[in-house]
Amino acid sequence: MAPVFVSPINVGHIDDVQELRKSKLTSIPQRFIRDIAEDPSLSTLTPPSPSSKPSFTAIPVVDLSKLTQNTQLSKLATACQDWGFFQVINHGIDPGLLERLEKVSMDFFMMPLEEKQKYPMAPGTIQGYGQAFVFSENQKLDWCNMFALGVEPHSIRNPKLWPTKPTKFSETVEEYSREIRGLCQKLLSFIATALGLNKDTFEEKFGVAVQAVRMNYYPPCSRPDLVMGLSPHSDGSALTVLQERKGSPVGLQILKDNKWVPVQPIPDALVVNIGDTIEVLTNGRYKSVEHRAVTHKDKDRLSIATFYAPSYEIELGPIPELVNENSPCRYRRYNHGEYSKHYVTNKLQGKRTLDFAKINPTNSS
Ligand SMILES: O=C(O)CCC(=O)C(=O)O
Ligand SMILES: [Fe+2]
Repeated sequence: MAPVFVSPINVGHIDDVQELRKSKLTSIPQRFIRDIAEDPSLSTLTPPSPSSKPSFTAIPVVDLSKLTQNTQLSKLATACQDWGFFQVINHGIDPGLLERLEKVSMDFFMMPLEEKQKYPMAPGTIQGYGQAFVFSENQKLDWCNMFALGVEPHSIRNPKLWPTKPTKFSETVEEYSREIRGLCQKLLSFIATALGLNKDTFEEKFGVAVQAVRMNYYPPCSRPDLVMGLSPHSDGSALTVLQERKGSPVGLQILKDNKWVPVQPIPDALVVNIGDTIEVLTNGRYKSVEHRAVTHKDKDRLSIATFYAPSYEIELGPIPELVNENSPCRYRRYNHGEYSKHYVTNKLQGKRTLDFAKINPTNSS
């Protein structure tokens, strides 16, 4: 008899948050309620009182069409160094395509649960429909449904997870992913230039870059002060490009100077952030910044993240030109495939995942 594969991971029962929302329950299930005693930063989930001053801090805006000019390039450098996040305008991607992607993504999430469950995210994996990064039955859950797909190279695809419905879903994701790939390549060449490196530095190192897309759907939650949309984390990618559905409420927050700063999306702009890989390659000059998503009482929210990263085959470490007396080497060399495995087999836990690469993890920031 063939051996039966038993997953060593027991994640317990995971309620589907859209179904919970539909069931009009009177209280939030315990597994979604965050423990403020364990993590005091969660106290900021409580909405500010109406009399408190609104926050005017805004992440930098970079105009891709002007990046050949020095002033815009230094804006990009400041955005990467001081924020790790920026919004890119005039990116050249047709707003009609962004809108079509939003539509097929929403149509996907609005399908009956049985239809979505034809593409299940197996426990401990990160592709398909469900909740990623859950590894035990004691772990708190995020108020979010995800649908994630490996896109490039084709060898990382699981064709069984590419949905046949809604019609045009797969072809729209393909078209969108090609455009975002081009955008990431352009941004990386400008980032290299801003660092004083040859513009092809990252592309040459990356091999055939890995690209994945994840749609995050956050239904409204009657108690946004008790739950988390997406737990605090940094991205394991080199760059992440985030599209937020037009009209969605503000949900993304980034950790800046120990404060959670909300990101107010600009219509048709894309949010870009530095991932762990660029932090390592730049020897910490450009940091992957911790971020999270919060929920809204009455409004749902959709975000679509594309993760762009080196091939799993390559060895990574700080670029020698960025290591010197004033900036001693802070990260060891490692295989990127191993880091990706480490990233996807651990729960989201702020920036702790990157300790994997730090030479002195206690001396972290
Ligand atoms: O929904 C958001 O704004 C955050 C998404 C995100 O950080 C991610 O998918 O890695
Ligand atoms: Fe993220």
